[in-house]
Amino acid sequence: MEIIEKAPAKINLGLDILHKRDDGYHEVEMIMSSIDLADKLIFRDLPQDRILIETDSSFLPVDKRNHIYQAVLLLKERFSIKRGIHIEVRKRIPVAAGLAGGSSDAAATLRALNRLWQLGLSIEELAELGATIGSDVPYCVRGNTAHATGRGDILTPLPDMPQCWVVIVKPRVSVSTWTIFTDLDVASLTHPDVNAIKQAVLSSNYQALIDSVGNSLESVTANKYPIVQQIKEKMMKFGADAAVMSGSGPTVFALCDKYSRAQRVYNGLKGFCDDVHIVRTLQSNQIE
Ligand SMILES: C[C@](O)(CO)[C@H](O)COP(=O)(O)OP(=O)(O)OC[C@H]1O[C@@H](n2ccc(N)nc2=O)[C@H](O)[C@@H]1O
Ligand SMILES: Nc1ncnc2c1ncn2[C@@H]1O[C@H](COP(=O)(O)OP(=O)(O)OP(=O)(O)O)[C@@H](O)[C@H]1O
Repeated sequence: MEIIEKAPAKINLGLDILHKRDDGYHEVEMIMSSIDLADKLIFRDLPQDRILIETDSSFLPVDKRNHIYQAVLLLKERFSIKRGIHIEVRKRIPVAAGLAGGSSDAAATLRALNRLWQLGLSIEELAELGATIGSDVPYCVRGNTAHATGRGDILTPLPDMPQCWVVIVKPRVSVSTWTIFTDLDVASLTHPDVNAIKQAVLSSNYQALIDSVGNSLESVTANKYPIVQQIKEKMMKFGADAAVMSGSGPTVFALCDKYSRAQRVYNGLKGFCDDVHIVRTLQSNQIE
């Protein structure tokens, strides 16, 4: 038996940091959306009781450091499953980029094994299990456009964001989310108007969305890695409607309603960075 599951990347249309909590995490308010840039995971039964991950990416660990491995182990232990699994990972989402690649792979694994092993878990139960792997996993279990609070794990689904083109640029630096949060001086952060972003999505108002997108962590990561600001400036110069960092970075995404503009941004940035993609927003009826 073989199951194929797609794991789409996310962008943060809005990311606000409210305060540091007693458990060490930060209280956040975010609007996230899935984009049409996805890893492909292929699950096959193994005769032996073991977890075997194979990938075409040289950046990924294939042992228990991999979020996919952690998701498999979680289900095996929780439901006393003595079956083996082979997972082939075709990695397309840049790693350590702020695009939730690892979290989306973990979420795809939970969804796929729920089917393959006939566990009968609801989306809410999968999300709750996923929260033990990472703060972004509950969102990734569901995907689409959502409002997130708590440490990112309390979710309210939203309608699809207005359809547009998204140009993704990942500079060569890798950013550790933990490092960005550890050094954070919350009092010095700027705050996007997340409610305005939410209203723009609810009313499907592209211009209002462009006017309100923003990320509290952008200046923090850009201070450590000036290339983030340089990418933003170039994107705007080449005609992006908006350019914002995703997650804790370093990826910056540009939103463009016209393909010709997106192509201009893509061409302008391609010479500056290697890892540049032009993709569409993902509509909920496109997610498998
Ligand atoms: C910044 C975002 O990418 C926005 O989507 C996410 O909130 C990060 O989610 P993630 O990568 O799944 O994060 P986790 O693996 O749960 O946490 C990594 C580290 O980031 C910090 N962290 C993360 C999320 C959060 N709300 N507050 C935090 O302080 C914690 O120090 C934690 O040790
Ligand atoms: N399946 C996986 N895909 C990508 N990274 C993984 C995976 N499993 C473990 N990792 C590790 O997780 C770390 C973060 O990678 P990831 O691509 O998830 O970051 P990210 O895009 O910043 O995620 P987030 O936006 O959720 O913080 C890397 O150090 C990577 O080695």
